[in-house]
Amino acid sequence: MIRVEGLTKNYGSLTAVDHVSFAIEEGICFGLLGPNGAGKTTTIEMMEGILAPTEGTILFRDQAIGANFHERVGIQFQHTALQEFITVEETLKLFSALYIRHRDLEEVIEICSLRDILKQDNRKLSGGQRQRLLLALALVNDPELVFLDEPTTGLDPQARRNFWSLIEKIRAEGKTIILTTHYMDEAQELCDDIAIMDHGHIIARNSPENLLSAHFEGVLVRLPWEESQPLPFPENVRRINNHIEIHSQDVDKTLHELIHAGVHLEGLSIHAPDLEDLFLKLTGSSLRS
Ligand SMILES: Nc1ncnc2c1ncn2[C@@H]1O[C@H](COP(=O)(O)OP(=O)(O)OP(=O)(O)O)[C@@H](O)[C@H]1O
Repeated sequence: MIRVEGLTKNYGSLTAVDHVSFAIEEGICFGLLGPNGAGKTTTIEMMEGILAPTEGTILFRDQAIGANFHERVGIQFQHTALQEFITVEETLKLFSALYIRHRDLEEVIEICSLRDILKQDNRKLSGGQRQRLLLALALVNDPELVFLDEPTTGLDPQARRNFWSLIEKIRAEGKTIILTTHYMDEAQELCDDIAIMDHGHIIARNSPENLLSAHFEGVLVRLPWEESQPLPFPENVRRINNHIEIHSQDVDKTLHELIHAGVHLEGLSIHAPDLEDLFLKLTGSSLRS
């Protein structure tokens, strides 16, 4: 549906996005992941047509982005200033009037669970309510493609989960979604396909399941770090802050070896590798700065 080739953005001597290429299929939720400053926002702002690339091309349905592109896409920006002293309902009508294409506002209100706050002033909205309204504003023109730039940053865990179910509803309608996030659990939950960005480059690209199975076999055994602990199999052991992590293909065998070596197992946990672990493996640094 949308393809970028050699996409590059320089800010003076800084290359924020460095010859990035990928294509996104119709009907999927695509996640662009990476830590703060990786170049995610810059990449999607170029794809949204609001930031001019230094180099590279963007094709939407095999054509260069044209004048009617903004009618066909919906954008939820990371920072949007909402008009003050007007209600949620008035805001929806105001934004809807900006487009030729419309979706029935009743449907948008239903999808984004806005019914109870329609008469509320924009200044009085909670973080979760505000994000739901911003999502609704991205849907008023019934877009084919929806861009969501870090839509759950700053939300509490419950509000994040509620927001995920809204995204699921939009995807179930067949819309294509491009989502940036630095929450790996969000990507794992929502995305069919992901690209992990770091320092302006795509360092991995595939479905979350394929990426994990390509990079990991087995499980991670974690233990609290103690200076005095004797540790067998040093090649599989990595120290991360205040714990150590053992990459194990055979949990029974690993536990047996640990016990045999006299390691205290108090605080031990076993978990399946996730995208956070993948990022650590690929870059050697933790995702959250
Ligand atoms: N207008 C600008 N002028 C100069 N540098 C910029 C500008 N916008 C972004 N940058 C720099 O480009 C790099 C990429 O920024 P970008 O906002 O795209 O990253 P991000 O992955 O979206 O990060 P975040 O998760 O914090 O939003 C950063 O080093 C940032 O400081």
